[in-house]
Amino acid sequence: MKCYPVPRENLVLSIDNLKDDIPEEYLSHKECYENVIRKGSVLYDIFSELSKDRKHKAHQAPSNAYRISDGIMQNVNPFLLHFALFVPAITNQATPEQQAEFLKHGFGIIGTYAQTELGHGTFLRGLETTATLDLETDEFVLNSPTLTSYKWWPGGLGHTANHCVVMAQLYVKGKCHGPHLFFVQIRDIETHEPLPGLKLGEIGAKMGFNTADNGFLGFHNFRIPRNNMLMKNSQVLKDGTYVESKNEKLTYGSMVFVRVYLLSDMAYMLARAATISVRYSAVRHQSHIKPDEPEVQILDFVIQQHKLFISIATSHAFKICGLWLWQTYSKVMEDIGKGSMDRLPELHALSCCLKTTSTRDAGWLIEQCRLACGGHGYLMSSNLPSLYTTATAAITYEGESTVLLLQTARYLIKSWKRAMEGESLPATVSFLSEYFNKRYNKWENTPKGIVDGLKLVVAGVTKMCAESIQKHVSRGQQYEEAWNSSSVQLIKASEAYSRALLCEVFWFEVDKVSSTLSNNLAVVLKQLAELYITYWALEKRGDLLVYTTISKDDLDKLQERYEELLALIRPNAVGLVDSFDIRDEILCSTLGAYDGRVYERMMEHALKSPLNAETVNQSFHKYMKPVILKHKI
Ligand SMILES: CCCCCCCCCC/C=C\CCCCCCCC(=O)SCCNC(=O)CCNC(=O)[C@H](O)C(C)(C)COP(=O)(O)OP(=O)(O)OC[C@H]1O[C@@H](n2cnc3c(N)ncnc32)[C@H](O)[C@@H]1OP(=O)(O)O
Ligand SMILES: Cc1cc2nc3c(=O)[nH]c(=O)nc-3n(C[C@H](O)[C@H](O)[C@H](O)COP(=O)(O)OP(=O)(O)OC[C@H]3O[C@@H](n4cnc5c(N)ncnc54)[C@H](O)[C@@H]3O)c2cc1C
Repeated sequence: MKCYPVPRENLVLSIDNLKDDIPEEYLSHKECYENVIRKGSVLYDIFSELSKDRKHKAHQAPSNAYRISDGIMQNVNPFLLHFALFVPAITNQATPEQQAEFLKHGFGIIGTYAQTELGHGTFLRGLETTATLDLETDEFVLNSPTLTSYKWWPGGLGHTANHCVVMAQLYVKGKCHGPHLFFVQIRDIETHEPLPGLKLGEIGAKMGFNTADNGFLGFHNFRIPRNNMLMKNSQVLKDGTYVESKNEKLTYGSMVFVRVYLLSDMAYMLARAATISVRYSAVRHQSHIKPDEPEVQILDFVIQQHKLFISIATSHAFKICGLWLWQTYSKVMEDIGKGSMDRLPELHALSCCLKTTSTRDAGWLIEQCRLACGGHGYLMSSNLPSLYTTATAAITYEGESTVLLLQTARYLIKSWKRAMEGESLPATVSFLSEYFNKRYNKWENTPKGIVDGLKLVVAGVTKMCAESIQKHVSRGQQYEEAWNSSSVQLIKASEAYSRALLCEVFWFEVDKVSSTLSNNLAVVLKQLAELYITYWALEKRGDLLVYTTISKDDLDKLQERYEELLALIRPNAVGLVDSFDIRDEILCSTLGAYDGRVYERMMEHALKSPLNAETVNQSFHKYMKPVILKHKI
């Protein structure tokens, strides 16, 4: 086995057979997949060696370690689900003995997480795949009773994975105990052929994520040992006794891990888009500001700064909040390990709204970065289109955004009711209890004043939702109907809550560490945090006018301060994106390369198009010429 030393960017990126002769966008769907497996296997080998001396940790803090793959596999790593969900699901939901058994082959097996079905993605209690205990043989029999019960979407399922963790309805002695997780081998380790009783394949081309190998899987009387049910939280004994979980929500734990992780993931996606668009805006000269002076860098247009600097600030906001959320996650997981699940609802609510806001913001901000680069941003060689399609997939996967915001709203309404009954609340929602005391406080045009104002908006909208639900109930609707009738406002409450959290955590974390930083760094970071908070105060001025004592004059002053901040950040803009320290081989962009040779790189890339291999394409003679000659006058 060829052993690699600990991979560092320059080592991995120096491996020759990880480079592409032909840009990925010129390969077929099948060639793309084969190419990414070729490169992914080299990386998988490196990570396997690297991980041999490390136990599979249930929860590894967000790091950029797997970022190297972003440069190697510009689209998506088909092995990602193995690391993102398959291993965490086993370490999170299996007993220690099962972990030892299922993971004994280490990286000798490649897994995915098969939960979503053709007919169900959100409503997990509606999943149709069944796992029925056969007492006589001490096995579970897995079946896909309908076409809609086929697993559909799991990454790597089509042709890459040979194992998966499957979410299926557990049936014991004719009784359904709801969704549970099962460890299932789906392909022969040696031949990679699908095992008998399975129907496996790839779901077809998508708007992006096309090397993720998302697949489908159908079971027909497929048998697995009883011990293959992940039994950390609930168990099925040999005699068919079902032992309930202390908390059925623990089954959903793997999804929380990825949702928490995605905040940091989106920070990095945005850092790449900001680096590309800001560097390009410093190179691109177009039009005049003063008629009698040369064409200017488009970065000197204030409106260009307005489009782009929010992405720099947001990347830092997501990075800082991502670490804050990760610390919360780690603490809650530690508590759960000690038997306390008190903070799980809070973690679920936080991860749902922050995952949604970070993925949605990453999507529209990356698109804004692309549009700010004009036509050249529309080239695949800019890498902005791929960043967009990769980021926006996250708005849907790991919990569709609307659905997750409603989950957070459920927590806000419960917290509001507890606040109205005088109960004490966790720090992340304690502001709900202070609404009536602070509702008419004098507005302060400071970052802290804005954060306090945004919290008043959350409380005010949550109060309005609670009243709306009560109104519908009093008119005869059931609670669930009243909830549905109020869902437009409930989404607004969650969105406001998420924004207030991001502003608060960003500002106070920066403020907390600023005394430990060099003065220059502290000044710039605070400028970015203040820009972020002021940007959103101006975006949400309507809500602030309704729920706080902010005045038109205050808003005018905020607009003035915002424009001051743009001017203050302008001299550091290129330095700020350089400090993301994303090397060219990972940025993969003709517009964003460090040396600024944009036009030369664009031409070099264009000449790699297969169409440029000859001056006259054969289609002229085959198709065009006969028509031209026929109609030639
Ligand atoms: C190469 C090396 C790499 C190494 C690094 C790896 C790092 C990872 C990087 C990550 C980045 C990218 C990779 C990702 C690639 C793509 C992955 C995509 C994977 C998937 O999409 S998996 C499928 C995801 N599916 C979902 O999320 C389904 C969404 N639906 C649900 O969660 C639920 O159905 C629901 C919407 C919550 C509804 O639940 P239910 O029907 O039960 O209804 P209720 O609303 O009544 O809820 C009941 C009750 O339960 C609480 N609850 C619900 N969910 C959770 C939870 N997850 N945790 C805790 N509690 C939960 C809810 O609050 C209710 O409680 P209450 O009654 O109010 O007390
Ligand atoms: C790129 C990508 C990768 C993926 N990878 C995986 C994977 O590896 N493993 C896996 O198991 N799954 C994976 N998925 C599937 C993903 O988790 C689901 O697509 C997601 O959970 C949404 O479910 P759905 O697609 O069935 O949409 P649905 O749940 O049908 O939702 C459709 C629409 O209905 C709305 N809706 C649904 N329920 C409600 C409600 N209660 N209230 C209000 N509105 C509602 C939603 O808001 C949404 O707009 C992936 C998906 C994508 C796009």
